[in-house]
Amino acid sequence: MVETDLVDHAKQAFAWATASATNFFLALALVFAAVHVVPFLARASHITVPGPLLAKFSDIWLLRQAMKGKRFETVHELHKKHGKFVRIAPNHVSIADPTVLNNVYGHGQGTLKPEYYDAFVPPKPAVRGLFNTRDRHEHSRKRKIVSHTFAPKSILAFEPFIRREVQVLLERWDEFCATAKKENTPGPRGLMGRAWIDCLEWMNYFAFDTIGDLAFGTTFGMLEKGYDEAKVEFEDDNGNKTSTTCSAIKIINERGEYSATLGLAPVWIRPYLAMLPWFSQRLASVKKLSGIALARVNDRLENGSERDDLLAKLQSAKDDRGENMGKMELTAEALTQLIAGSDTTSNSSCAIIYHLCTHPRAMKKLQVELDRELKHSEEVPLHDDVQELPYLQAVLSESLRFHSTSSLGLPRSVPAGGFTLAGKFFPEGSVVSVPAYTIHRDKSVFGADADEYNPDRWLAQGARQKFEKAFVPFSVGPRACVGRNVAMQELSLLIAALIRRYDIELKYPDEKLDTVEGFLRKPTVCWVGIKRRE
Ligand code: HEM
Repeated sequence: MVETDLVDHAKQAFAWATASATNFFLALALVFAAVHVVPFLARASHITVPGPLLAKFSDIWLLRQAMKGKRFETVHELHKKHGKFVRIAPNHVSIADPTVLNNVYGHGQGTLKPEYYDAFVPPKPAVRGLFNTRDRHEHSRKRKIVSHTFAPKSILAFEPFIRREVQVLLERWDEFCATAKKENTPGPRGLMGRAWIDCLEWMNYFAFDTIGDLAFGTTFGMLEKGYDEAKVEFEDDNGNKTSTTCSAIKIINERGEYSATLGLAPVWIRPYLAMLPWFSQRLASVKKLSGIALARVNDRLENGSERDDLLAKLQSAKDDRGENMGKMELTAEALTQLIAGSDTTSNSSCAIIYHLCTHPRAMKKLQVELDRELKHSEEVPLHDDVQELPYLQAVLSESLRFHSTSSLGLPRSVPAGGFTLAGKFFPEGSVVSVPAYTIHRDKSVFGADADEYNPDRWLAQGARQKFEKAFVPFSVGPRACVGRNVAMQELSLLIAALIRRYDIELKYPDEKLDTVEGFLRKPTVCWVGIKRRE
C-alpha cells in the first residue's frame, strides 16, 4: 500500500516536473520570439543582407565573436565570402566599402554613436567623457573644450615631455644591452650579445608614462621601475577615500574587453550579463580604472601644479556658458585621455617594430634614412627633424594600415528618415559600421598586394591622396581621434629613436604576431633581442 502511494507520488511529481519544464521552455521560446523573431520580421525590408543565420535573429552571434577576441577576422572572412554587405547582428550591417565612410562617419550626416557606447560609461561615477558621450549637443560642447587642449600650440608644448620619456626608455634599453654584451652567455637574456625583452611590455610602459605625464602631470614610473603599477583611489558618497595599487595595463585591457562585448547585448539584458563570471571579473577592472583617474585628479586639486599639461588645460577650459568643468566631469575627461591615449599608442608601436623585424629590407631602408637625415640630431630627435622624413612616415602609415589597432567597424546609428548606402536603404535606427581591418585591405585602393606589408606603396606619386579615402586608423568626421597629432608625434619620435639606435630581431621569427581584440586589437606578446648598432 505504502509502496503504491510512493509510486503515485513519484508519477505525480514527474508529471508536474515535465509540465513545468514544458512551460519553462515554452516561455523561453515566447521570450525568444518576442525579442528576436518579431523584430526580425518587422525588418523584413532588409532581410536580404547575407550573414550568419544566428546573427539575423540574435545579438548572441556577435557577442560570441567579441568574447573570442577575433571579431575583426571573422567579419573580414564573411566579407570575403558575401561581399560588401554582411549582417553581423539583427539590427547591425557591416559595410566593407570605403565610399560610404563619409556617409557613416562624416560631418553633417546625422549619424550618432549607438547604445553600444553606453557600456563604456563607468558604473560609478557614471559620468560620460568625450569618447562615450552620445548626445550631439553634449558632444559638441565637450569637443570644443577638449580640442582646445590639442591645438597646434598646445601640442608643441607636449614635445619635451614625450622626448624625455623616449630618453628614459633608451637609457633602460642601453642598460640591458650593456649587461647582455658583458655576459654574452647563452640564455634567454644574454644570448649572442643581445638583451631579450618583451617589446610590448616596454611599449606599454612608455605609452602609459607618457600619457600619465601629459594628462596628469606625473608619470606612473613604469619605465624606471620596469613593471606595471598605478595608484588607485576610491571615494564613497561621503567623500571618504581609500587607496591601493593595481596593474594599469591589465585593467585597461580587461576594461576594453568588458565594454566592447557588453555593449553588443541589448540594454535590458546587460545588468544580468554583467553578473556572469567572464564579465564580473572584468567589471572590477572598470571600477579600478576610474579610481586611477580619481587619484590623479584629487592629487592635482589638492596640491595644485605649475605645469602647463593636459589636465591644467582641461581645468582652465571654459564651455560656451563660460563655465569650467566640475570635478566629476574633469575626472571623466582625464580618464578618457588615459584610456584613449595609452594602449592605442603602445599597440601601434609594438606592431610597427614587429613588422619592421619581419621585413628586414624595410628596416634597413629606414635605418639608412635615419642615419643620413639625423646625423646632427640628438639621441632623441626633435619632432621637426622627423615629421617629414618620407620613409619613416611611410613606415608609420603602412603599419597603421596593416595593423590598425582600431580594427572593428565603429558602429553608428542611422538618423531619422533613414538613408541609402551603396545602393541599399537603411531605415532609421539601424546600426551600420565600416570595418577598418577590411577596408585597409581593399585591393581597388591599396593595390593587388594590399594583403602584404609594404611601406614603399606610400612613396609612389599621388599614393597618399589615393589611399586617404580608405585609410582610417584614427576614424574620420566629428568623432575622429582628437589626439591624432599627439599620437603621430609620439610614434615618430619613438620609432625614429629606437630604430636608429638598436639592432632589433624577433626571438621567434616564424611566429605571427598574436593579437586579441577587445575594443582595440592588441598584440599579446612580442619577444625581441636588442643590441646597440655599431
Ligand atoms: C596610435 C594612436 C591612436 C589611435 C590609432 C587612435 C584611434 C582613435 C579612433 C579610431 C577613435 C574613434 C573611436 C570611436 O569612434 O569609437 C579615437 C577617438 C578618440 N581618441 Fe584616439 N587614437 C590614438 C591616440 C590617441 C591619443 C594619444 C589621445 C589623447 C591623448 C586620443 C584621444 C582620443 C579621444 C578623446 C577620442 C574620442 C573623440 C570623440 O569622440 O570626439 N587618441 N581614437
